[in-house]
Amino acid sequence: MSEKELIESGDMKIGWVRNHMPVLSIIRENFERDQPLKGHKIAMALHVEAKTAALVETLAIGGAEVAITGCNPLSTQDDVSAALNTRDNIECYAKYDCCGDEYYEAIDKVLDMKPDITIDDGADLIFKLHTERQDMIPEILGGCEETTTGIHRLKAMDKDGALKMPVIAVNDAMTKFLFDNRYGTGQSSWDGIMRTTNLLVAGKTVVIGGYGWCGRGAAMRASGLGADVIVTEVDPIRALEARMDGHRVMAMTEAAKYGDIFVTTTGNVDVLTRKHFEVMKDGAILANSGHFNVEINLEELTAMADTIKIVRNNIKEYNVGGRKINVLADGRLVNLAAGDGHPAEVMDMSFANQALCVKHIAENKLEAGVHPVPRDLDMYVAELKLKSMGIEIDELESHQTEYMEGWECGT
Ligand SMILES: NC(=O)c1ccc[n+]([C@@H]2O[C@H](COP(=O)([O-])OP(=O)(O)OC[C@H]3O[C@@H](n4cnc5c(N)ncnc54)[C@H](O)[C@@H]3O)[C@@H](O)[C@H]2O)c1
Ligand SMILES: N[C@@H](CCSC[C@H]1O[C@@H](n2cnc3c(=O)[nH]cnc32)[C@H](O)[C@@H]1O)C(=O)O
Repeated sequence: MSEKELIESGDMKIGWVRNHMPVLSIIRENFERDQPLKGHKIAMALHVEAKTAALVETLAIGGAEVAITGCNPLSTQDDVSAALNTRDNIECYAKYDCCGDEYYEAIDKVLDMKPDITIDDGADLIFKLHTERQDMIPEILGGCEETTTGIHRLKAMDKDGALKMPVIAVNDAMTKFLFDNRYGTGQSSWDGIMRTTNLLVAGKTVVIGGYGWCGRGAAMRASGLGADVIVTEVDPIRALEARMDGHRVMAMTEAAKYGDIFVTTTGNVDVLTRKHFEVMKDGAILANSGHFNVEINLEELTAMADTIKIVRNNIKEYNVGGRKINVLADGRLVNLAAGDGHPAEVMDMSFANQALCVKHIAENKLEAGVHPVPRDLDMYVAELKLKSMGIEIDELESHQTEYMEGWECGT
């Protein structure tokens, strides 16, 4: 594609999702009018695709200068990146399939703008700031973190006394994880798997690693598509929930024998390793929708394989003693590396939270540490979303509030 065609394609994708992100659109109008981010510099490392572009535009329209790169080497869409680079006050350094060095060089370029606010998905920017570019930290008002794993990393840093700046845990807003992680990952993981393999889900045995918010979404949708679902867990309560939601639950060493399709969603390392690959069926398909590319141990699978070949775009076949084990998107997030990511209506809420939290950071002095999304922002996003869907709900009458708050009127 020529540069002009790339830009046109990116613009078209951004235009489409913008029309399906009503909450972000309202925030964009307010930002354009009030200019709450005027004078601020925002460094971002997020999945560079169309919904993210809609967020970047919102921040720039609100007065900020924005520099962005990817947070995963395979999730960048180059047409969107090209379109973003045509906008005023926006620089985009993300490139699809960049190597490790290029990925971190781009993180450095984004930080070279000397931001006062950061937005991360997986904490790569903050990690870089705290390891190699500490001199910049005093100028930083705060950061936002998009995902569960990033927040785990930040909380671990905070516990060790290593986190030197405030960060808002955007993932932990109810209007984020209850929808994005569950319904977003539920739908987009299967979208990625189905479009990549062009195979049927009905009648297959699907193994979901982890029954957190992502896992329950992926399991729910696999069930709806007609699969027999097995869940693996390490948390007894979540394992019980999975069982009572109707799924079979067992250890991965057992589940590995039955699975036709595996989807890891744990945020942990080594969910699928040598001992699992050894007992898998011929033709098994492995996908990750959780954390970076470490949930499936590809080093061990590579060491076990007699041959490795690409058998379809985004599918690598590992031949292990005559059995074919197929890995999608090199074990990177299947919904983003082999798909278009979450649906726009879901990212609408996640990115509305991001935009409002950036404004909150710009307007308030926060202490170093991990902060929750203010409850009123979370509720505001829910209210706007309901309104955009044309849904009205009841309001408590005063005597109902009194009843709920009192203790004297029992049975
Ligand atoms: N693909 C996406 O677009 C997307 C969206 C949101 C979050 N994420 C990522 O997905 C991961 C999960 O997020 P979440 O919000 O569901 O987290 P969560 O904490 O709600 O759930 C993770 C679950 O995995 C379980 N677990 C941990 N180690 C395990 C193991 N070895 N075997 C089996 N189960 C194990 C935990 O007990 C927990 O129940 C994170 O890395 C997050 O960053 C991806
Ligand atoms: N950066 C890491 C961490 C996981 S990303 C998981 C996050 O991606 C976000 N996400 C999912 N789909 C999209 C999308 O289409 N656009 C932008 N972000 C998305 C989602 O909010 C979730 O919290 C990695 O690449 O492996």
